[in-house]
This record gives sequence, C-alpha cells and structure tokens, in this order.
Amino acid sequence: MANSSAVLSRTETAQDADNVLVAEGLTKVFAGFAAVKDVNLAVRRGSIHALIGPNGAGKTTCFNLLTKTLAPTSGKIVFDGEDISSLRTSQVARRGLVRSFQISATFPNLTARENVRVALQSSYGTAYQFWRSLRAVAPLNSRADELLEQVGLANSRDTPAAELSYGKKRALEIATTLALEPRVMLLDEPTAGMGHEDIEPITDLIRRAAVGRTVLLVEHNLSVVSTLCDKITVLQHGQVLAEGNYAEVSNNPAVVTAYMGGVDE
Ligand SMILES: Nc1ncnc2c1ncn2[C@@H]1O[C@H](COP(=O)(O)OP(=O)(O)OP(=O)(O)O)[C@@H](O)[C@H]1O
Repeated sequence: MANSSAVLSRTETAQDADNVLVAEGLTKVFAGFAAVKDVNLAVRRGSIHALIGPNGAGKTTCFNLLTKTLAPTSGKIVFDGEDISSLRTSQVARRGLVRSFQISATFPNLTARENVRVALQSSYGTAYQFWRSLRAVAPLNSRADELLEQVGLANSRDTPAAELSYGKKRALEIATTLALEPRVMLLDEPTAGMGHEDIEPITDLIRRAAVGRTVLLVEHNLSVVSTLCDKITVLQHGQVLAEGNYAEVSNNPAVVTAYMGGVDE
C-alpha cells in the first residue's frame, strides 16, 4: 500500500512536470449562465495546443481565464507548478505566461522596430526607461532587429505599423509578444480575418516561434489546427467534449455532431 501510493505520487509529479499549464475545475458563471463549466485542461510543455469548438462553446472565456484576463468563479490554474489562480495578467506575464496582443501590440504611428523596442523596454522594466539616452537603448535595437528577422519583417523595420499589411501587423504582434520572452505563448485566433495568402506564413511563423516554448491557441480554422497542433481540446457548451490529436478529435462522432451545421469557415 505504501509502495503503491509512493508510485502514484511519483507518477503525479512526473505528469505535473510534463504539463506547464494545468486548469482544474475551471468555471465561469456570467449572471447565472455558466460559459465555462468544470473544465480540466493540461497543456504539455513544448506542445502546440489548440482550443476549438463551435460558436459560443466557451473558447474565448476559457482563454481569458487562462490568461488571467477574467477571474474564474471557481477552479484552479497552475503554471509551472505554481498556483496562479489569484494572480493578475501582468504578474503571470512576468513569470512567462504571455498573451499575444496584451500590450495592445501595435502603436500605429511607431515603426515596426520601435514597436518591438517598446515591448522590450516593458520586458526589461526599469533598466530601459523611455527617458534614457539613445545610447542606452541602442542594445535594444539589435534585439528588436533579431525579432523582426525571426517573424519575417526585417524589410519592414522602418515602416510605421499602420502601413503594414494585415498579415504583417499580426506578425509584428507576435514579435512584440516574443520580446516578452514567453515560456508559454497564448494566441487568440491568430489567423482571424486573414486572407488565404497570409494564413500559411503566419502558421509557419507560429511553428517557428513555438520552438523551445509552449503555445496555446484558440483557432477557428481547422486546417490550421490540423497542420500546427499536437493536441486539441474541443469545447462545447462550456465543457470539454473531446481531447486528442487532430485525427482523434476529427474522427470522434461527438465532435462531428457538434460541428455539424458548418461552423468552421
Ligand atoms: N461577459 C459575458 N456576459 C455574459 N455572457 C457571456 C459573456 N462572455 C461570454 N458569454 C457567453 O458565454 C458563452 C461562451 O462564449 P465565448 O465567447 O467564450 O464562446 P466562444 O467559443 O469563444 O465563441 P465564438 O467562437 O463565437 O467566439 C456564449 O453563450 C456567450 O454569449
């Protein structure tokens, strides 16, 4: 008996170490309506994990709970072994759980490079204040240029954000998120509103950005999910309907039924 409980606790520890972000019994009630009900979720370290589901399934609410944008009615969120249930977005961001677009990513009148530099300044905190001399912020330019290169915006470095195409704006938002050095990057519908020509580049970009970190995304485009994600959690009516890789969830009759009616665009 003592042996088996020792084994069990070792197994649990191993599972926790594998999972960088864990939600237990996550529930959000809006004026008597449960948008998210008792959701358990485990995001494996180093994976690309998607939250999908038909319209109104609770994806955005769940995502907002995980990013600490919304406070749960009940339930617990654990990041890297630490209970972050009562922490604020900024506090979890400092720990490496970063939501894309949380710094409202782009300042339209600043160039791409300046936008990334602002994100770097916020990441480095008081070490690089706005009022520091140009010489003091110079090291930020080289890091900003590396990040712009990484997201394919090296040639748009001096272009004001407002003048970038939609796809390039989203790439810039990812660069500003990467500036915060996330260990877990949370993306809210990264391909939303994109034309066909932008979807593949942004998918490639997410795949590259995911190297060495974990990505959790809400995504409507199932073809993006199928090529990008290791694990998929399907929500319906605020609850987990199915979980697994794309082949598993797409062959699940309950998922097929939930999606019937052509929810995916
Ligand atoms: N602030 C709120 N107050 C009341 N009800 C809300 C609120 N936010 C969401 N809801 C409701 O909770 C349910 C889940 O909404 P949510 O936006 O999380 O779903 P979703 O899966 O992201 O949907 P979509 O794919 O349409 O964006 C919906 O019925 C929605 O109307």
